[in-house]
Amino acid sequence: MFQTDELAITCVGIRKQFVLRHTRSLKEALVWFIRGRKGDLSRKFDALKDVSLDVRHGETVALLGLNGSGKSTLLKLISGVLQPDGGTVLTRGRVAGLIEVGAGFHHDLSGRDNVYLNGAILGMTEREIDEKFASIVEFSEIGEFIDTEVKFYSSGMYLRLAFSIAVHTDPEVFLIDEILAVGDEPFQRKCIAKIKELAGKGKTLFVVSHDLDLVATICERGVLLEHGHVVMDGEVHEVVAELRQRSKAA
Ligand SMILES: Nc1ncnc2c1ncn2[C@@H]1O[C@H](COP(=O)(O)OP(=O)(O)OP(=O)(O)O)[C@@H](O)[C@H]1O
Repeated sequence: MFQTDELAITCVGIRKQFVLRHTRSLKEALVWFIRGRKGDLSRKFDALKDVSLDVRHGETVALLGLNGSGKSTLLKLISGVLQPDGGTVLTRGRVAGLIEVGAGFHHDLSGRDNVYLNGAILGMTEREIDEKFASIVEFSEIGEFIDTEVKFYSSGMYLRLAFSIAVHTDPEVFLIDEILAVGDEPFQRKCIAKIKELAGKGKTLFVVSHDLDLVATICERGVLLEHGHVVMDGEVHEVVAELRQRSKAA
């Protein structure tokens, strides 16, 4: 057992349900109406089923699994973007989530205004943002586009600015979902170097990626999800090998 204050993330028995709405044919809808609207036209589906997980401060964890296994859902629950239908999620320390590119950005505002908006959302004071502004823009390499409305940015430009703001908030816990895929190679290299630097400083990393070789170089621990269950939790190379084995069988 760990001391509670050693833990950055605690998930106990989390369950997340989504409602799947089906588009029905006119005939099906008519039958449903004639029968007095009995029965449900939607179906419920558990994306996560009783997931329990502890992550200690300073751990680097890769969340792995095939498409639809529940990785992004778990990351959204940890970041607070989604609420669980059962169980509890606790985080300790400042959390920065890079989960959906451009989420938290206001499309009609300039990059500059979004730095202030996003920085505030991530817990920075205005003064802190003033002090770090030049460094945020420099890291993002957005340069002259910083005063352009972000709706005119490419997805790579969004990522650059979002990543740069997030790392400048100096988070304790860094949640990263696949998004690095939209950056070009030089920027990806720069982000990976930054992520490794954060890991080296003892920050907690929780990373979702299908790039198994990459996560194996960044993370020490792997957690394998399958159909909303944790099916393996251990040393990252062993978990990657297990996923590769299961992928062949799928
Ligand atoms: N908002 C939603 N409404 C309905 N179903 C959803 C919603 N979000 C996710 N799901 C479903 O929950 C399941 C898990 O999705 P999730 O995005 O967490 O998987 P994932 O492991 O991240 O997949 P991928 O590797 O493809 O990104 C999928 O079947 C998905 O269709």
